[in-house]
Amino acid sequence: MQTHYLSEANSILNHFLGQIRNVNVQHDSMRFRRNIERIGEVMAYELSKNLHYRNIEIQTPLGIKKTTEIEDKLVLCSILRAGLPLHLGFLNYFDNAENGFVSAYRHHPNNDEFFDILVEYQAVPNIENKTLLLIDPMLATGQSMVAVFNKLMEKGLPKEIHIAVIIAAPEGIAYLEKHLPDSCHLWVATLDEKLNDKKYIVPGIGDAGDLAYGNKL
Ligand SMILES: O=P(O)(O)OC[C@H]1O[C@H](OP(=O)(O)OP(=O)(O)O)[C@H](O)[C@@H]1O
Ligand SMILES: O=c1cc[nH]c(=O)[nH]1
Ligand SMILES: [Mg+2]
Repeated sequence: MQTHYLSEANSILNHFLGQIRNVNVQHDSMRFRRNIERIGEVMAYELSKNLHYRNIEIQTPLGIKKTTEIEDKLVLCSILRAGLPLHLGFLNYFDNAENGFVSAYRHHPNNDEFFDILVEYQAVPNIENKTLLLIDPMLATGQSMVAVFNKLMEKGLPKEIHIAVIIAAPEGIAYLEKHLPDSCHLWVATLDEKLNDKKYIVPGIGDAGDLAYGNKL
């Protein structure tokens, strides 16, 4: 797996990341969602440098300009719920992409700390031979990402796979390295320190889904 870290150089990306972490700012859920969306836009731009392009000619009012356009058939696929605002950011830039949505959640069968991942809802287009972007803001244990990846692979084999996350824990990256093909690209806006005993990312942001959409039962 080739991992790309996006916040090592100074850029406006770090402002958005700072705001989604900051306890004095992140409780404003409209700003939180918009910041996640803005991060998605920055990530889409960075990821676009790694796509394939074909030469084209554009007719302007005064002449013809040779340029390039994206050749890949993109499918954006997000993991519900927290993937939604990040998906929107990617879609703002990759506006011709097809779109898929898959649910995944931590299921605690014995009401203790043990959980498995349940993948239930899926609305996904044909991904065969296309460029799949699998989108989720948080990569904690990596189990949700791998569970969704395995479900998607039952539907077809993409030509290329890019996984885009905002905050990753080292444990999640190691899990993906173990369970996903070497050919996958992983795009990480920022790498954090570790997981806590509830498998939340530290320092992280807390629960991304709840911050975006409110507490659930
Ligand atoms: O790497 P993992 O340990 O699997 O954790 C990461 C998952 O946790 C979050 O979703 P969550 O389960 O909180 O669902 P939500 O988006 O509905 O809040 C996040 O958006 C990932 O999908
Ligand atoms: O830190 C974490 C881990 C899983 N899900 C989240 O939303 N945050
Ligand atoms: Mg959540």
